[in-house]
Parts: sequence; C-alpha cells; structure tokens
Amino acid sequence: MRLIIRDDAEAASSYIANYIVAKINNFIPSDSKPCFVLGLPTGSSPLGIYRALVAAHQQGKVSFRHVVTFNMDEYVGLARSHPESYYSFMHSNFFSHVDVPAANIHILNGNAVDLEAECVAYEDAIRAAGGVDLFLGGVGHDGHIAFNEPGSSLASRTRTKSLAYDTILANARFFGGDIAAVPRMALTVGVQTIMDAREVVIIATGAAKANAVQASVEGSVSHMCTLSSLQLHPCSMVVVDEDATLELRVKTVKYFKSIERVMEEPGLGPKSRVLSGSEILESPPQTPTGKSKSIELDVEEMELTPDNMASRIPLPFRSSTL
Ligand SMILES: N[C@@H]1[C@@H](O)[C@H](O)[C@@H](COP(=O)(O)O)O[C@@H]1O
Repeated sequence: MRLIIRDDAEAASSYIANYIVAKINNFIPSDSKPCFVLGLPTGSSPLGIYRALVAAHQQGKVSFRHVVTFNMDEYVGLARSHPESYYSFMHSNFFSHVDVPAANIHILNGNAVDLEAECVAYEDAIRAAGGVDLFLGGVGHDGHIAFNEPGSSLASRTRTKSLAYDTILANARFFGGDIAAVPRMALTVGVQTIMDAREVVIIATGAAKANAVQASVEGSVSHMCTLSSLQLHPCSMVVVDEDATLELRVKTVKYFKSIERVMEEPGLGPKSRVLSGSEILESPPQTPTGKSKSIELDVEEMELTPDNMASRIPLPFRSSTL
C-alpha cells in the first residue's frame, strides 16, 4: 500500500484525477479489451475528483468513450430519481458532464424485485467486462469501504448490507439531518470485489478520517476496518491530505513522504513516481545495457524500512508515467 500525502483536499483530489486521466489516456482499446473499467464511489470525498475529471474532459484532455464504470453501492428502496440516490449523485456530479456512453454505466438497482439476483448479475457484469482496472473509493469514519461495514467478511462479494448506525448518522447530513429518512439497507460490492480490481485508489481527507487512515495504514488487517484489507492488495494507494494524517505516527508520515522526495529528484520530473510491485513484475525496466534481470533481483533483496527507504530505491524503478 502506498500513502500519498498532499497539503489539502483539493491537492489530493487533483492528484487522483491526474492519475486516472493518465491511466485512461494510456489505455489502448483492442478487440479483446475494448474499454478501461473504472470502479466509482459516491460520498463527499470524491466530489473534488469528479470536478477535476469533468474539467479535464471539458478542456479536451480526456475522453470517457472507452470507459466502462461500475459504482460501488446504492441504497435499497430509494427511488433512482431521489436526489440522494447514488444514481442521481453520479449523474449530476459526473456522468451528465462527460462522454461515457450510457450503456457503459453500471449502478446497482436498489429497487430490484430480487436483490440477490441483482447482486449476482452485478458480479457477472464485472467479470464480463474483464474485471475492474481501477477501483476508486472513499472511506467511512470507521474505516468501511463502499458499504462494507465493520464485521463484513473480507471475502465478501456484492450483496445486501444493513447499514451501521454510525453510517446512518453520518449520512443523515444528506437527508436534511433527518435520521429516519436515511435508508437502513444498501447493495454494495464486497471487499473481495474491490480486492479483485487490478488497482485500488482511495481518497481520505479531513481530520474526521484520521482514525480510519491510522487503522488502515498502521493497524492489522481486520474485518472491523475493511479498508485495511488493502494491505493485502498488490497495487493499492491511499491519497490523503495533511489533516487525515493526524493519528499516524510521525515516523510513518516521514517514511511515506521520503518516498515521494526520492521521486522528485532532479531529472525525474515532479510527477514521476515509484513503480508499484506488480508493475515491476509486469515490465521490469531496462538497465542502460538492456539487462533487466539484475534489477529484479535488486528489488527482491531490498528490505525497505523507514530508515533506509529514501537511499535504497534504485533509479531504474521510478517512472514518469503520470
Ligand atoms: N458508501 C459510502 C462510502 O463509499 C463512502 O466512502 C463513505 C464516506 O463518505 P464521505 O466521503 O461523504 O465521508 O460514505 C458511504 O458510506
């Protein structure tokens, strides 16, 4: 898991938006894989990302024509036309402002007659699309991802979930503060559905998310904080602002910042980044002599700790793909 720390929520949002734009632009549609598959969240945290993506689209920097989307979750029993349904949220904040084809948009139907069949069909649709390339997510105060509340199985897949009282309280702000108006149940992708994505990117901003970030980054993998499951993902990244780091150890913050400092060394450009483990394995960078094998061995032998990290990442493992 990588932790990217930015000064504020806006900078964290634009970091992720740029990252997604680069991923989509680097994607080359083919007969066997015609679309980039993007998992998407709702909530207040991703709003800045959606604004930045819409702006990038309006400036001609990205098109979503070859993008298929799968949303994380949806309330049960709330009409799609309700302003607080996730269907409405996604259309008003994102889909109606970009060129993603309507047929490529997938949002769970919380009003389906057979909710279980709806969830099974959703997993089938993700599989048929070739799996999720990048799942973007937020996090709840208690560390839940999508609606995988504390105690959710880390092997869970798309299903119906009862919402935790804390989540109902937190989401009452979207229903005029009326707790009674917040649906009690939701359909949600499972922890395993998210873990199956090739890459997972999470945004967490503000002091209210500091405990969740601490538990996910420094704590053990636990079903009581489902975001912590990302520690087991080969390619995951949590992007936070300074406020969301408040409960982390100073050493942890310095450690992850030191990785970023290494990436910003002269000649590599401000947006270069360290390759993730899976990227290293998929395409080992070439040495000046064209030998990649020895570089792979270097990485396997390297034990990275907060104390040696900055000095031990060899230059060939950084890329400038952002
Ligand atoms: N199901 C959503 C989550 O996907 C989201 O991450 C969380 C946090 O929302 P916010 O970003 O508004 O704090 O809210 C809900 O529980």
